Amino acid sequence: MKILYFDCFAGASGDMLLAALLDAGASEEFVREELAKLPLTDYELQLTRVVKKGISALNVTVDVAEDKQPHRHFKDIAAMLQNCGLTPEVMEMSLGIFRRLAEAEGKVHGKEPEAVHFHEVGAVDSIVDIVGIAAALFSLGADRLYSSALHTGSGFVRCAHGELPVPAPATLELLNGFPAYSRGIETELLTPTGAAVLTTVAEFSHLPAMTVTGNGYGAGKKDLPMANLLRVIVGETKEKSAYVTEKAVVLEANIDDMNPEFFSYITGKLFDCGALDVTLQPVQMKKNRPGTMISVLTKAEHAEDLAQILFSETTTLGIRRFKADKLMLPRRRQEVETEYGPVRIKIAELNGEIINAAPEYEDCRNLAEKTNTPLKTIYQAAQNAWNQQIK
Ligand SMILES: O=C([S-])c1cc(C(=O)S)c[n+]([C@@H]2O[C@H](COP(=O)(O)O)[C@@H](O)[C@H]2O)c1
Ligand code: NI
Repeated sequence: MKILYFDCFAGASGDMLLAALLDAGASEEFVREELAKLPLTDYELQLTRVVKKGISALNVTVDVAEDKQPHRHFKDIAAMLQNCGLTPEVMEMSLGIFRRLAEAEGKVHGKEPEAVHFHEVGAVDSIVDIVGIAAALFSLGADRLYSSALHTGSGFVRCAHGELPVPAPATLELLNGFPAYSRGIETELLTPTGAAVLTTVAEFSHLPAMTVTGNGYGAGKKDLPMANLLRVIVGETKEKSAYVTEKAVVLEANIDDMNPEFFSYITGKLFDCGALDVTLQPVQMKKNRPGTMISVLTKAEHAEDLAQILFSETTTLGIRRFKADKLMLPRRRQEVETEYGPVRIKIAELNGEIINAAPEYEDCRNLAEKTNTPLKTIYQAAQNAWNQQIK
């Protein structure tokens, strides 16, 4: 299993993270190809080598032509990311990071995330950093991402709003639930973009046990009493990744006062707007009322939209929202030939061994309709064909 560890002893910013990942072996060509898909002009991504306290590191600078950039709200940036043809994994990770950033900025400024305005130059810088980081992570193909606790810095920082305390309010909002510290160095070490990336993609821990196979250093812009660097440590463990882990969000509500006929319509709408799964369970609620618990599994970037649907379409007054890890067995499909036609078999593996193989229901159903044969006969024929094949 391949591991990446972000060692953030001098904090983290978008530029430092991208530089460290490239220095650790991410493909610059792939990163530039993904960035070229964005409809952004008048910026340049520059990579230079610098030395910080005697350590050679990569320095990333996004040069933006200040006067040529339109104003961008989060909803414009989200639409841009979704519609420019990015590799799906890069798009989903970038959108998830940007959404967290917009939610944090929105909370600080008292606005809805969609309405958060990213200042012109900052918007391009953040988009390039975030999409570049997602592309670099995709190219490195690590199974698990970890980060050290985050060094924030202290004092004050000057920005568009005037002088703000460090950690900046958006950074502090992003740090909710994550380990952070300051050693009294009076400067901003952790930026909102750096915090958004790490708190979205990484688990926080000390360096996990692994065989170290590489490293990379990304430079910060300021000169500090210590080396202003972010270090990525690459490693391998013998353990094979038994399953794929994805971050997900669960939304839940208990409903006891709605016409049950509505559930089918609402479930369809939730699936159309990004639900990965919707389940309904009978529950016994307070005052001895029978009710229904609706539970929606989704990716973080769709959670707000789906919560809106639950509020507007059901009678619930509240929603429980949890972050969840979705563990999935690696799966693949293989076609078998039956006397009725071809059927795909869905195969799940654990540690390289097949532990589940089931005929694809839709294929069986189509053949049952086409050949006017009982569904159970087709299903059995597909199972027999698969058993023959693995013998
Ligand atoms: O301009 C805005 S809206 C702004 C808000 C905040 C808050 O914390 S609120 C902070 N900042 C500062 O801007 C720079 C750039 O941060 P990046 O993450 O885009 O690199 C940084 O110094 C923030 O503290 C700006
Ligand atoms: Ni602002």
